[in-house]
Amino acid sequence: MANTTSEFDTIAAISTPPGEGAISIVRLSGEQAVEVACKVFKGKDLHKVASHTINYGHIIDPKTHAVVDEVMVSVMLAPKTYTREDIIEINTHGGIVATNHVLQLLLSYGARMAEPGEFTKRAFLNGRIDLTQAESVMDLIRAKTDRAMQVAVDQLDGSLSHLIKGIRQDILDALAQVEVNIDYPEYDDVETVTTKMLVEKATMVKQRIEDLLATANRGKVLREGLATAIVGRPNVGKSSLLNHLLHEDKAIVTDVPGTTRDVIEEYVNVRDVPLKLVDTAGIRATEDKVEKIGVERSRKAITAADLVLLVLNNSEPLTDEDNELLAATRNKKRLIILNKTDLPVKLDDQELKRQVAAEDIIAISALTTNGIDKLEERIADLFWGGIENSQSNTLVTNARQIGLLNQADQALDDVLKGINDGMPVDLVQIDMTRCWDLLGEITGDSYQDELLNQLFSQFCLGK
Ligand SMILES: Nc1nc2c(c(=O)[nH]1)N(C=O)[C@@H](CNc1ccc(C(=O)N[C@@H](CCC(=O)O)C(=O)O)cc1)CN2
Ligand SMILES: Nc1nc2c(ncn2[C@@H]2O[C@H](COP(=O)(O)OP(=O)(O)OP(=O)(O)O)[C@@H](O)[C@H]2O)c(=O)[nH]1
Ligand SMILES: [Mg+2]
Repeated sequence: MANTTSEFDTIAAISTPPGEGAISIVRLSGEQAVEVACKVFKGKDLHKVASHTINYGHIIDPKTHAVVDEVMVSVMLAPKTYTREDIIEINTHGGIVATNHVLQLLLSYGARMAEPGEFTKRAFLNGRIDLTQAESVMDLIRAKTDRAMQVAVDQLDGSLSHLIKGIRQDILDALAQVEVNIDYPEYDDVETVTTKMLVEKATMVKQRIEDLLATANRGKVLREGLATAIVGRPNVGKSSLLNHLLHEDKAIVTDVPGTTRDVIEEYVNVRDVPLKLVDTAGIRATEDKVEKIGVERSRKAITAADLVLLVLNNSEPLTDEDNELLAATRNKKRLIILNKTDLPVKLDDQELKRQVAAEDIIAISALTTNGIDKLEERIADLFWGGIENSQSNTLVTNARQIGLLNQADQALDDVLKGINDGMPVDLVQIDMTRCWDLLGEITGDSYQDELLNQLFSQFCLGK
């Protein structure tokens, strides 16, 4: 097939998930949308119906005159549409054969198959949304928790763009001020006044960029899950804890120490925090070859973890292995889980409190489920603490956006270093302008076709 697609083509795609459903939607967008639909639709004249109406009728194969399906057809005329072009949506009975037949007819009568994400790409190219909003459409579709969805919805609303645009305006103001100072010097020492102003502005802008970058880590966790390793010596109740957090019996629990031989990985949402839970083999010196491999993996799990749940047995005194684990996780974000609190206490909690802050110790019983609630609450606090109260809900979650923010941050380092090194103002201006450009790439105020193709190709077909 000749590759002569153009942004002026009228495009078509099935916009509902592949497979059988109650209703499927075949969508058309472009100048010829109404024209193409009319060729296969029998009912009211779609040229004459009011915009934003839905119309009953039938899809007819013009060659055979056979009825393909009974449908409802929405007519939405530019510019108040998803793409800002004329849009026709054909709602079919959700059968696979009929829906595909409708699409094939549209393709035979003047439409071309849409590329993945092409409807949303047009919404961007036609100025209805910017790049961060387009990216949030995809995040929205892929969101796995209520909270991840909330973040995407906020971004779809333009919250991030709004922040970026504000920062860009500040940079522009500073650059304009430089020009004014140079062209109309009010002071003897224009250079000093100008660099002082630049340092102030660059420092302020840098702070705002770094505030955004600080949200990136949480964003990453929202998408990938907080890597949470459950560690502890054999038989303390790690697998029992995992099963409780999962609300199902996933890991084998026995009274034989060394039951878990391999690392078990499971995803679960704890109070809207997506955890990637890793149950590990109990750590102890061992001669058993299989167990040894498991123990090695446990050490790796600690290294890779964002959060460590270190399980101790409250009904036994602290052992050397416990102390070793306490030391090994000292620099990690961790919670100490005192398990088996239903049994008589043998663990010296004064000794423990010398090593761990009291609020990081959580007493539970994996047998009676006592304290599991408190643990879940504490995990949620650790993660959401601070942002739920913060004035802005905006999280940067997207690798492309984070990369550009980092580059913009570095450009500001160059600005500040340049001034510090006594570089001429016009050279400093170049770095400041680069920062402005990089931020513009985030919102798509400046972009390259390559980027757009790469970005939208990750979308669902029909979106
Ligand atoms: N049937 C159907 N449902 C859908 C979509 C769709 O395209 N079709 N959407 C898409 O995937 C989403 C809705 N998103 C949309 C976003 C903007 C506009 C739109 O027409 N915006 C215009 C006018 C808004 C108005 O009337 O005030 C604009 O912004 O100018 C439409 C849908 C989800 N549900
Ligand atoms: N009394 C009491 N017993 C518990 C508690 N939690 C776990 N157990 C028991 O302790 C034993 C070991 O539990 P597991 O969850 O398999 O322990 P583990 O840490 O995964 O053990 P390994 O996989 O061998 O390292 C089982 O018999 C559990 O029923 C608790 O809170 N109280
Ligand atoms: Mg186990």
